[in-house]
Amino acid sequence: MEKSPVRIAVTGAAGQIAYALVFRIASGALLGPDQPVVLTLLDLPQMQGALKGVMMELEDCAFPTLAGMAATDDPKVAFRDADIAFLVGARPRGKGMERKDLLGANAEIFTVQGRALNEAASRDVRVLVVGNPANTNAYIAMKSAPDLSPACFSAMIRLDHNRAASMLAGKAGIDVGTIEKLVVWGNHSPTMYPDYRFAESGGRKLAAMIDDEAWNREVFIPTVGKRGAAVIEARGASSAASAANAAIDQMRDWVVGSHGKWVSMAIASDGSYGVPEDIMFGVPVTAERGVVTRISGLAMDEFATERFAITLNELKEERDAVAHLLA
Ligand SMILES: NC(=O)C1=CN([C@@H]2O[C@H](COP(=O)(O)OP(=O)(O)OC[C@H]3O[C@@H](n4cnc5c(N)ncnc54)[C@H](O)[C@@H]3O)[C@@H](O)[C@H]2O)C=CC1
Ligand SMILES: O=C([O-])CC(=O)C(=O)O
Repeated sequence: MEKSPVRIAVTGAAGQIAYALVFRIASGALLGPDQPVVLTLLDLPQMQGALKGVMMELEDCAFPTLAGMAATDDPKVAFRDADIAFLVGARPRGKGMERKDLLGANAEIFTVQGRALNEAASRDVRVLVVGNPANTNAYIAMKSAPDLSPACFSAMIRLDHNRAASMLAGKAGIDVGTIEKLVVWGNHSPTMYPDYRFAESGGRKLAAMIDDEAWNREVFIPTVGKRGAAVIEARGASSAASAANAAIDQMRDWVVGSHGKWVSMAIASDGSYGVPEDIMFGVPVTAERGVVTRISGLAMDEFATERFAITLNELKEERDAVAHLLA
């Protein structure tokens, strides 16, 4: 018997990330070739014309897994019975800006959308926030949706995880797909802490294979942290295809399963690792059918403790800066 369709909402659906994302979702890259999906595409009223063009192209792909689609400018319509929501719609940064500079411009979007999710979405909805600053936007959306479990929300740190994995593979001369137990801690910002102390490839420790702590501290960590800005500098626009790819990776691992593999996800803290409850913090997890399990009890040395505190402090500051919106 044919499976019933999964309802997937994408916001910012006329934007550049969505242009790389919705075609992959519709093609089965997210949930597999035998799972029909219905797409609901949200964007601003003035973008409905462009959105119509995206839908025409989706139609022209004749994807067997695309069971239906609709466009709207109303978040409550977009999120009605949604099983999965990608919150992409937000202003991107330009050259010389940090992601947190977008907090003022974008925070309001996530209170409105959090409330709409609270009212309209499936009670088991899985919401991935991509729009920057992603961690704090996810925190705002979660806090604006008190009837949904905090476990329904995550923020995207997978692009950073993928960037770190590619860089490590190049340095160690190994295939990127063999890397296990890589972690990106904290905020999707230059303060993030990509950490390969636990990482392995084919049962061998990456730290021993690389054996270059100066490279870790002076090259690897800052390069991963500033990769988004480097892409903006090179492309004149922020990452789009790689962001869409990471969104697919994070959501697929979340709702289908990571099959025991550690992946980095920013999720609401339960107090582990000393992170105050509810802050959306990147941690290593495994996931199976929508249920995320944090890898707990990983040891912190002096340098790790220092890096961890920097990214945590930034997230505390961002949380405090949006407190008035949630009062
Ligand atoms: N978390 C991550 O790793 C990454 C996050 N991003 C962020 O993703 C966001 C989107 O990036 P792009 O697609 O490149 O931007 P874009 O400007 O091409 O598209 C954004 C779309 O969102 C729409 N939008 C704005 N306000 C909206 C609202 N209230 N409701 C629905 N739609 C709305 C705009 O009309 C536009 O079509 C940006 O904030 C960007 O910084 C980008 C790359 C990676
Ligand atoms: O850097 C940006 O503004 C876009 C982004 O989040 C990334 O590419 O990591």
